[in-house]
Amino acid sequence: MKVTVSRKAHFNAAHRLHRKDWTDEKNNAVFGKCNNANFHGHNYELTVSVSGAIDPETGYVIDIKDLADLILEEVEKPFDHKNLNLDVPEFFDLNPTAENIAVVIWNKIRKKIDMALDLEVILYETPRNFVSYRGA
Ligand SMILES: Nc1nc2c(c(=O)[nH]1)N=C([C@H](O)[C@H](O)COP(=O)(O)OP(=O)(O)OP(=O)(O)O)CN2
Ligand SMILES: [Zn+2]
Repeated sequence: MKVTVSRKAHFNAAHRLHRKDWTDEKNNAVFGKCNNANFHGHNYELTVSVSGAIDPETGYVIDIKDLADLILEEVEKPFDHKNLNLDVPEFFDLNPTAENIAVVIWNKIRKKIDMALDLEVILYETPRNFVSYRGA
């Protein structure tokens, strides 16, 4: 029996969709207003879900306090009120699309939780645009 435990989090960050190996013309043609050289921002809403068996002693799949602390350390502290392109090393050479941000977050959290647990990340970039990732 698998049960899913979820924790929501929030971070505010600036970004620019841009490839350093493309010309300005190509970046503008592909990414449009999201390629604005002066960046733009989003209020990202994150849901991290962990699925697995309930521990018969604690009644937990995972202690939500532990999950909250993990999200704080791995996502909120390094991403909140940052410029993803300029401040966050994972995006120095990786375009900070919602897809790539979700995969980066998944990889960071995956390393810190029991491999017996399944992990899913859902990231809202805007109230209408969101992506999800559950591993390859
Ligand atoms: N597949 C993706 N497409 C787009 C991404 C992305 O991460 N993955 N990102 C963007 C831009 O970051 C852009 O800032 C998104 O904002 P916008 O197009 O303004 O989206 P809104 O929901 O605010 O606007 P609508 O009113 O819904 O058009 C673009 N594409
Ligand atoms: Zn954007």
